[in-house]
Parts: sequence; C-alpha cells; structure tokens
Amino acid sequence: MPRSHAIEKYRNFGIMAHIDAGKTTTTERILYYTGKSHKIGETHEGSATMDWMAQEQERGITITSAATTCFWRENRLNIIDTPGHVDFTIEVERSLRVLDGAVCVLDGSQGVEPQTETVWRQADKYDVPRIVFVNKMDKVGADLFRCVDSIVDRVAGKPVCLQLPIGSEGGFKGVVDLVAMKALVWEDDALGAKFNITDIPADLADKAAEYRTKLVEAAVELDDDAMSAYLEGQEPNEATLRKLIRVAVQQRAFHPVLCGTAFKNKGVQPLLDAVVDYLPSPLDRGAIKGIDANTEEPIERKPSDDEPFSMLAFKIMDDPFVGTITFCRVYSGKVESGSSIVNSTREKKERVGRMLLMHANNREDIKEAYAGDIVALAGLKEVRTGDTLCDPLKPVILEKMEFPAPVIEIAIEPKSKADQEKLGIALSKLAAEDPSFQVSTDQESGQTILKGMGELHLDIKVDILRRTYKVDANVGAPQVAYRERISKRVEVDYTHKKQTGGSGQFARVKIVAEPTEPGAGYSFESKIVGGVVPKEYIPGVEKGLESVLGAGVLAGFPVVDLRVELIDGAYHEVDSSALAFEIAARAALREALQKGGAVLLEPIMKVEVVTPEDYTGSVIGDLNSRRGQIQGQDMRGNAVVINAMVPLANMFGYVNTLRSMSQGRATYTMQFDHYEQVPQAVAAEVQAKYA
Ligand SMILES: Nc1nc2c(ncn2[C@@H]2O[C@H](COP(=O)(O)OP(=O)(O)OP(=O)(O)O)[C@@H](O)[C@H]2O)c(=O)[nH]1
Repeated sequence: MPRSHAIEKYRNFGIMAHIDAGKTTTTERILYYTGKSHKIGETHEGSATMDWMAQEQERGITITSAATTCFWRENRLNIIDTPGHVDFTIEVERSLRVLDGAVCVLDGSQGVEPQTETVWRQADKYDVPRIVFVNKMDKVGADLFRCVDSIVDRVAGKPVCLQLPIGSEGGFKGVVDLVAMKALVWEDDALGAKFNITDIPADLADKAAEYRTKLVEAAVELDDDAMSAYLEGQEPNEATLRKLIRVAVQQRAFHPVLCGTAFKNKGVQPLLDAVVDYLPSPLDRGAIKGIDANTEEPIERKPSDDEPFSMLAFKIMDDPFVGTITFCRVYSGKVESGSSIVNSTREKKERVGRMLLMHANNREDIKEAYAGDIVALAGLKEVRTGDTLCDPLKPVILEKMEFPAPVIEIAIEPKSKADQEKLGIALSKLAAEDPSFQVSTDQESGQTILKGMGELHLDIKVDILRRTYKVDANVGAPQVAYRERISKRVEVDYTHKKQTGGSGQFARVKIVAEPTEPGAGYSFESKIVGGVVPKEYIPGVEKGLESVLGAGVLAGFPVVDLRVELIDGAYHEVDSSALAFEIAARAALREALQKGGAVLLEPIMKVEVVTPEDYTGSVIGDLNSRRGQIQGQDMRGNAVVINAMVPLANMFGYVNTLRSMSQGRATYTMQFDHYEQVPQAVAAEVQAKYA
C-alpha cells in the first residue's frame, strides 16, 4: 500500500503545559474534532486525585499513549505525549527528540507557570518551533493580554496574537481571527462542533485593527518583498500572511498566540488549523544526523522514502492489549511488517512483526510505515529506548540519547508475600520503560535495591509502585552510590594451602593490580607463560577476582577503574583445583586493595539552575555551601542559567530549598557527570557510616 499522506502533510507535535492547564482536555477535544474519539470525556470528574492512569482506564482511550494519530484537513497529525515530569532529562529528551513542533497550553487565568517555564526553556534548548494556546478563557480572571505579557516577562518569548477573545469569562463566545479578519462564534451546543463565521463585532473593531497591525508588522519583517510592499501601503494577503507566520514559527522569530476554552468546546478547531498551517512537517525539519555503523563516519538521512530505512525507538510501554510495544519514529525510507531489520545500536537482528498505528480509541494494524511515521511495534526482542533500527545493508546509528548510570539508590522491602510478587512484576515493567532506572538485589541482605538518577526520580517510581501497582512496602532513605578505587600499582603474591586429612588444597597466584583511566571499567589479563598456572584454573582465578569487585575494602562499595594481571603462580599435581585458585585470587585481590591505597569516589552531578535574576546570589551562595563548583552563568531569555558541579550527597532535598528560596520560580535539572574522589574529611564520615 502506498503512503496515504505526503510527508509535507505530516505534523508530529507535542502538547506541553503546566499541570492542570488543560493538556488532557485539549488533547481530548482534538481527538473528538478530528473524528477519532466518539465521546467527550470529562477529566477529573468523580475523582479527587489526579491519577491519570486510572482516569485513562475509566475513559477507555489512549490519550497517554506515547503517540496518537489523527487527521485534520487531509493532514496527518501525530500527537506525541510530552511527559509531565520534566525533571528527568531522559523523559524530556526522548519526546523532544522525535517531535517537530509543539503547542504550549496556558491556563488563561495563570499565564506562564513554573512548569511551563521549564518546558519552554527545554524546548528553547532543543530548538522546537511552537505555538501557544491560551486555554480556560471562560474562567474567572482569564486575561489573554496578561498571559501574553507573562510570555515576555517569564520566558522572554516573542508572542504575537493571531486571535482576540470575544466576550470574557462566562461570557466568552469565540474569537476574532486576525489573519482572516473575521469573527468565529461558537453555537452553544454541548459539543462545540459548530461555529459561525461573522463580521468582527463593532466594539472590537479598534482593538482588532491594533492587533492586526502588530501581527502584520511582525510578519513582514521576515520577507523583504512583503516588507517593501507593506511600506508602500500594501498589506500582505491572507495566504501570504499565513506563509509568513509559518516561516516565523520555523525560525522561532515569534510565537503565535491563540485562545479558547477546551472544556467549553471553543477555539479548538482553529488551533488544529494553526497546527497544520504553522507547525513544521518532517520535511521542514530536514535531515537527521547519525553515524555510519560500519565506518563510524558522520552521515545524514533525509526525510524521504527513497533513503535507506532508519527509525528511532523512543518509548517502550506496556500495553494492556498487545503486551510490550516499542514506539518508533521513522526518519527515512520505509519498512514492511515481516522484514528483517537490524538494531544498529546493539548489533542485533530483529524482525518486524506486528506494526500498529495508535488512534484515540482503537489501534490499527498496518503493514508498512514510511518516513515521518510514528508506529508502535509489538514483539521486538531486545530494543531499548534510544536505539536505532534500520536497514541491515545500510546501517546507521542516529544521534544517541545518553543514559548515564544511576547514582542514587534506595532499598525497598515488600510487606507481604503478595506484595513481593506484585513488586517483582511492577519493577520489571518500570525498568523496561525507563533506561535510567535499575533494579538489583543486595547480595548480603537480600533486599531489593532501586537505582535511579535522583531523589525525585526514585520518589516518583515509589509513588507509581504504591498507587498504580498497589504494592505495600517499606522504603529506606536514599543513599549515594559510592564507589572505590585504588590509587597505586601493587603486586601481591599469595599462596593458598590447606591440608585436611586426605586431599589438600593448593594454589599460588601473583597478581598486579593498578588503577586505570576513570570510566575504563575493570579488566583482567593472564600473563602466564609455560603453564605455571594451567589453563583450566584461569577461570577460577577470574571468578575469585570478580567476587571481590562488588564490595571494596573501604566501606563495601563496588570497585571500579581497575586492571588486574596474573603474572605468576604455582600449582600442585594433586591438590590444586579451580576452587583453590578462586580462593587464592580472592584473597590476593583483597590484599591488593588494602595495600593499593583505596579511595572513595562519589557521583558529581551537573546541575543547571534556571532562575529569575533576583535570586541569582542566593542560589550561588547555596550551591557553594553544598561543596558545589560554579562552572558558569549565562542568560537564557530573561532568566539566569547557573551551571555547577555538585556532589550528589549534598543535593538531597534541594528541590525544596530551591523552591522556598525562589518562591517556586527557579527550576533545576540535575544529571550525573562523573565520579570524583571524596575529600578526606567527608570520606571518614562515609566510612564510619557504612563500614
Ligand atoms: N474552566 C475551564 N476549565 C478547564 C478548561 N480546560 C480544562 N479545564 C479543567 O481544568 C482541570 C485540568 O484539566 P486537564 O485537562 O486535566 O489538565 P492537564 O494539563 O492535562 O492536567 P494534568 O493531567 O493534571 O497535568 C480539569 O478540571 C478540567 O476540567 C477550560 O477551558 N476551562
């Protein structure tokens, strides 16, 4: 089957908003008007909590699916879920990676709120074109112009109104369309499906003329011909004006602002028109960069069906009907179900089995997918978020998403056997969905350990375990994941000898242990010549060495950055065994760690604080008091961006401190950067606590 829509008729976009601005309601209305959802659900009705998963089940539609396809004016819209918890780089990154544009929903009575500020700045960082929808115009206190001001004041955006409200608060009836210079007035039917196009009401004529001029002046800036025509008194016609606004959005020259009330069903259809008219298609966004998997040379893949096939897995989810599904964005070429592809990130072959297109309330099996498509694949063997899947003959690795190792951990203990079972199932699902979340078992205590990227990250996982999976458990305090490393080269000669009645045990090993480059990991090499340690005993040596790595001699943390060589040894014809060599190697390495001047390493986080200028001094002072090193300070829009390296151990509870320090207006993101030696005084404290 050929592609149903030309690639220029695709809009892959996300809807971003502060909590409660109306993202869910707006999405639902979009799905209703595009004809895919048959009833309009009311969010939060009959439910005191904001448990979106439960709500979603009640409503039986997939609005929190990672992507939903719908159609408007013969265009194909893929709405990509932009996660609410923007504290996690990975969550934001993976959706910003695959969307081409965004709609930013504001609460008309609140304007830009803290979370909007955060997502807006993230979108700035990733250069995402966007339009603004000021929602809740029916609400008491709603004010379009105040919202517009807040876009300037709080995020240094460049808002330009494309509409003006007709009526206010409870009397909000529709909008003046400043592009067509017409009024759109909704009929008061419950569904808002119908609106009438009329002349602009007389009482709004002056205001409309004023804002029309602002719009036209901002638009003609983008084109010399349009500008000179305008200076000669000729306004651009409607088609030209739309074209110029489209250019403005793509170049981030300004941010068009629309308004309405999703809840009262007004203003959503023009929003859909704006998505089609102004947000970019994959073609507008151009080629994606990657590296050739064979030569490692940088290459590009153009958004075209004629290019070699490539796609990026951006979300793995558990689907109640299909099981585990992998959401992928196709960047180039096409793929058919049944074809063989390769996961170039992991060098693993895969077969495309079932491919699905997710709609609001149904899923459609498809046989082919083309450049620009967002598809859900069922039954892939070994794909993780961020992997590239592609043509095995032309393997490419698309720009990677980085997933740093977890640096913080908590122990979790289920209260009953039933909880234990639920916990196991829930954790395997959570770990598959989020590559920055890991689960392990503590060998000594048998406890389940959850590892993640920060306090908040783990808090939310625990919350999901409790609320969604109903696991009742005790949770320990968060701990820093320290590591240990030796600081000098040492040689140890160790002989294990035991004579108990019959056959004895004998093994002698001589090892060299030395520190390596940070991040090089652990390596072992046997330098044995002439069979002084027979080959069959070498695995025993390796096993013995590895058994020590999990818990170092300082405070029992994993040992890293270590290279061990076996340089000599001896055996006994009768008494030697793999086990004897294992015991000898273990003791030898323990001794080496003792003698090697082991030091404690701690995770250092790269912290980015975005704060209104007024709080810069206190934010920096506070970071310094946390053993932080300020790396730099910059302006982004009208906010100050402070970059610092801070030990994770001193970042617990930071979210609250920052909130109270800035009246909730500063935000931060934190990401693991590297491990660094713990200063002596601090190390002594840590050792006293853990050893
Ligand atoms: N008055 C009014 N209320 C609205 C409007 N849109 C949404 N709401 C209400 O605002 C509340 C939040 O709406 P949601 O659509 O759930 O907002 P959200 O941004 O998805 O919120 P979270 O899912 O909690 O992040 C609900 O009670 C809605 O009914 C609107 O246009 N006018």
